[in-house]
Amino acid sequence: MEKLNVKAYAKINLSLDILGKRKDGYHEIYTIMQSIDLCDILEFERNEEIKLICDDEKVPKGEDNLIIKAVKILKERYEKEGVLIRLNKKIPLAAGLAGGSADAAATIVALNKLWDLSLSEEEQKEIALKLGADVSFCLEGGTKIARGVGEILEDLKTPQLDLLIIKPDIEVSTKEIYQEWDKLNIKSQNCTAAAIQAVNKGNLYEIAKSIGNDLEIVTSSKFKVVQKIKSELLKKGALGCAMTGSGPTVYGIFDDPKKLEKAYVDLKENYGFVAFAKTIGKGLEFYD
Ligand SMILES: C[C@@](CO)(OP(=O)(O)O)[C@H](O)COP(=O)(O)OP(=O)(O)OC[C@H]1O[C@@H](n2ccc(N)nc2=O)[C@H](O)[C@@H]1O
Ligand SMILES: Nc1ncnc2c1ncn2[C@@H]1O[C@H](COP(=O)(O)OP(=O)(O)O)[C@@H](O)[C@H]1O
Repeated sequence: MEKLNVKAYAKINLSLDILGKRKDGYHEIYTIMQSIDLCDILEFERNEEIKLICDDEKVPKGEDNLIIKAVKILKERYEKEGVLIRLNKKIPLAAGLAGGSADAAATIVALNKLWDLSLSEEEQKEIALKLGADVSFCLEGGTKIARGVGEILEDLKTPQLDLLIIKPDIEVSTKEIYQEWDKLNIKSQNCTAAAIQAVNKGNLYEIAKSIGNDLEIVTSSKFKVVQKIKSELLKKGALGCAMTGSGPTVYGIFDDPKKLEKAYVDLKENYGFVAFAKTIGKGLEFYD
């Protein structure tokens, strides 16, 4: 095998409870993670050197890129050659959509195939966790309850949701948002339990009512635009909306395609990134 093409899907958090700070500085979370059909496209090709080509100038091309970090871990551990990666970046950066984590997961699975590594699931998960808290989810994707720092995963049935995704023109540092959460000393809204029940029932209206995110109050107190987007989405007919991850991206759930279309048309000029999305049952997709 010389070349591999893979789609790496973004995620949203249908719920996110922060349960507390751990001794290692990370936070114990309880969340529903959900893959959506917005994706980066990666091509992996056998090569002597390690090289990443991406025409998005905001994407780091060197050691800071999670793709390069993943390649280096595997190359050093299994004494392999290099690889040429072409990245077509479509998932907005630093958005709470786990774009970098999805790329890292795609790299682990693609190199396992390209380099014939025969890695077990456990080995892949162990490498994923070294790269970031969200990477474990991105290896599998779909709909999952996540605990720990996000690496303890349990399957849920994927609900079919039609979404409008809106990211204002700001980028958010996940680390800073968690630090701010500690300073504010806020209590969790504990919305995950009800959200799990709603997802288990597959009831769109209950899901839309139960979504929520503890970090929203932190990010929206720094960036007022988050609340503005939420109220606009609700006015346009969203059944419910919430921020994903550390933000600043907000998603709205719609049951009426006409309202969804109108919301897109009315809001697309106002924010940096506005897109339709659907929930999907996988995190990665290989294709010819
Ligand atoms: C908030 C969430 C919700 O899914 O998503 P994003 O906003 O990143 O998409 C995640 O918890 C983000 O996961 P991820 O972005 O992979 O985190 P990492 O790169 O491992 O860590 C970035 C920083 O976030 C903090 N962090 C991350 C995860 C966690 N459970 N507790 C933490 O305190 C740590 O301070 C860490 O230095
Ligand atoms: N492959 C990658 N794609 C995007 N950003 C990356 C990647 N690798 C490293 N990064 C760095 O990680 C930061 C946040 O990553 P990203 O996954 O986009 O955010 P989030 O975790 O909020 O969804 C980016 O601003 C960028 O500097």
